[in-house]
Amino acid sequence: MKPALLEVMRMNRICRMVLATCLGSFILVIFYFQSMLHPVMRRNPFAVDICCRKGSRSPLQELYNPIQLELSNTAVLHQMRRDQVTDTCRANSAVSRKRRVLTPSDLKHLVVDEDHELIYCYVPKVACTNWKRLMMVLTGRGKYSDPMEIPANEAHVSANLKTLNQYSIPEINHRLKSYLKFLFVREPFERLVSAYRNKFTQKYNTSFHKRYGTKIIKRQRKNATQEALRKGDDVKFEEFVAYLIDPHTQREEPFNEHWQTVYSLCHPCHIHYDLVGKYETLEEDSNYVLQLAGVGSYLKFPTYAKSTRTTDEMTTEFFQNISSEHQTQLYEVYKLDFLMFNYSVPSYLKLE
Ligand SMILES: Nc1ncnc2c1ncn2[C@@H]1O[C@H](COP(=O)(O)OS(=O)(=O)O)[C@@H](OP(=O)(O)O)[C@H]1O
Repeated sequence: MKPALLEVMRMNRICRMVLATCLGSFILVIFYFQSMLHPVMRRNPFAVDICCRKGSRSPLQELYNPIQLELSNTAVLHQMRRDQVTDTCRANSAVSRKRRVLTPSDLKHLVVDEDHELIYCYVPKVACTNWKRLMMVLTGRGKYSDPMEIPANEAHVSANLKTLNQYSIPEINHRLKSYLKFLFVREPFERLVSAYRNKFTQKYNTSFHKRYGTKIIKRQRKNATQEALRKGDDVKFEEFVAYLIDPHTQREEPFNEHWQTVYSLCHPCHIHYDLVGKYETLEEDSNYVLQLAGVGSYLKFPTYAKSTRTTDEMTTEFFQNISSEHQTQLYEVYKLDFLMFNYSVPSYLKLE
């Protein structure tokens, strides 16, 4: 071949390579600008799926008319849990329905997810931090994909989630009728010990020490030191129990949400919960809710490896030093939660 022809072919190849490089860069630039216009989609590859329910079936339909056999077996278990709540409400109507009607301010614990038609009543000390994180993912329209990327304190900022009390009365009624309403419960005394350990035995929880610890020590401890009265940071479990059963306490103000009864926080005798999740089967029940909401294949409840969790054995130990008179009175305070959510009287209790 002539050298001139070879030179032409070489130039031709270089031109094609330059053209291909330019075209490739151009396409990249287009993708870059597109992703700038839709930053949310770029951050979260699941954005479209997590954003909005795509199937025609709502979570309520999935729960009450399951198509998959595996879901129908679980549905039977949840029907039994709902029946237990209904029967307890009926049998204890004098106490459980002390309030005839609810006002919007009673709905502050009900977190709403409009996109997936869910309402979650959060109960502190029942992994509500993780559930609030999930609700932020579900309602975030792609802002988050991994619940654990949300710091715990952010999950508790009330402005980050919408609650049912923020809607008008017709909007509240519509949502109560057509959304899947759920809550998570825990054995009441284990929940109480979890609250005590977290709020009164951790040095960093100074706001609780000041707000409640000082009051508890003042009322329950004879010969308290000036330092204990000032700091309120060494409340004993016996003193905490004495404070809870003291009739003055609830006359003065409602219990703090961390030890308030579930029936006072979520009003299960007024609001018909479709699903009662249990702490004892937390991950299984949570993932079932996510499955009903149509996001179960890519969103899971965060798993947990904390070894210091409050256990039944630990709870038994805490109750060793409580007199049977106080145990009996404390059981009366939490009795409806025990009955409603089918927790038996703990074997370590010495009731009078
Ligand atoms: N995935 C998972 N599995 C098992 N246990 C879990 C999980 N996530 C949270 N937890 C336990 O839930 C307790 C904290 O609950 P909350 O987040 O509701 O607490 S708070 O109200 O925000 O203070 C706290 O219980 P205790 O450790 O017994 O206090 C956590 O250990």
